[in-house]
Amino acid sequence: MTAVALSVRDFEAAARATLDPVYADFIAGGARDEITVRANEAAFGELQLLPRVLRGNAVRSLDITLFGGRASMPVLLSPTAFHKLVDPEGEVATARAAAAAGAIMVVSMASTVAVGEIAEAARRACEGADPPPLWFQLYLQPDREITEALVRRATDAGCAALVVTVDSAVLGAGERNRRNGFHDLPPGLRCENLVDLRDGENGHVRQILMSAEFTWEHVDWLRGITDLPILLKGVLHPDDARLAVRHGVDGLVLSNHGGRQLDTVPATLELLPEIAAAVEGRVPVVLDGGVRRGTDVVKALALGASAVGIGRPVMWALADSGEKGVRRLLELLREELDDTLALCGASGVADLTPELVRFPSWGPRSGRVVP
Ligand SMILES: Cc1cc2nc3c(=O)[nH]c(=O)nc-3n(C[C@H](O)[C@H](O)[C@H](O)COP(=O)(O)O)c2cc1C
Ligand SMILES: CC(C)CC(=O)C(=O)O
Repeated sequence: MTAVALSVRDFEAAARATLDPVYADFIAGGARDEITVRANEAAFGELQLLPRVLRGNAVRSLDITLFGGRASMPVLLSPTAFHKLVDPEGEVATARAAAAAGAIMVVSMASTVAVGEIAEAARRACEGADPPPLWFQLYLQPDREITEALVRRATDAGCAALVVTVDSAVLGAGERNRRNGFHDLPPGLRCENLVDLRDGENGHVRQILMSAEFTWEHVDWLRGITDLPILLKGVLHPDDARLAVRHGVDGLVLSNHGGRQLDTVPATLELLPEIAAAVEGRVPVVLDGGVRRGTDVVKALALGASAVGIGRPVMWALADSGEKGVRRLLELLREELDDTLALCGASGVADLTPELVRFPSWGPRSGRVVP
């Protein structure tokens, strides 16, 4: 670490000082013109906070409970692939830092450490105390036996929920990766969750098949083979959010994949009021995309999210200074979040309601839904 990071964004500059630019591009990049990448962050800047005062909230809590599992902050680590690309310990370092912070980590199906080993590292980091929940992210696979095997691996590892990414009928067009010729993991690194599956390849990225063949019937099938809560990640249309609830899904991750799949879709924050209205509180909604500040977290929660996820910041912090970096990142967010709650007159996440935010230019004529 070159200097002590004072904000989430500091980690990117610090990481870039030493990271292979090809990997930095892989992390930073998005699909096509990266319009959605920029929109995600910009939307938080547009929304304003309108605080309450003299509320007497000297004692504050950032705790949340999701599917019966407790976490000490409403910020979870969104699934990101290939942590060993940027740190020799990879997901083990990330999991230790998340466990120490009491934050939920979503393990990517494309992790470079097996999910069981990640779970073990998290347990050990908590020294006997209950670690925060670990969730597992899954791309449905055309071969159902492969999907089943992955669900079994996640379940055996003690994962508390499955996050099924549904925005990837094809792999997003990351032009930076194409320009850099980055298609494979370097020698020695594998997608460890895919090792020794029926199709014989041993942990090659190629094994993760993106397919446009999936339908709601596959979600029903998944519902039938597991008792774990299922969240769909990447539902953007309110009609799909309603369908998801009808198909018995337990939660949504409102995500545009950090702008890495379909470019020019709206910022997730902008969609949040419509999605929250569509699900009518029947299932929790976790938002990710562009969250960089405690104020961003408060805005998303005020508009109806139960929690938020962070993707790139975790990769930058890990690349900069490993487990220590991710710990510091989560501490910074916790401090900012607590500070923002105090300044908004709130004592906890339950106090974060739509009255706390204002849309300066998002009037009815803009077509945006104002809560
Ligand atoms: C390097 C990188 C790898 C990612 N890998 C996955 C993945 O394996 N599965 C997935 O569902 N989403 C993946 N995502 C998307 C994140 O889960 C998340 O939706 C996104 O990064 C949130 O936006 P943010 O980076 O602005 O916080 C990845 C994102 C990045 C930047
Ligand atoms: C294709 C996956 C392996 C990673 C991913 O989802 C991403 O890089 O956005």
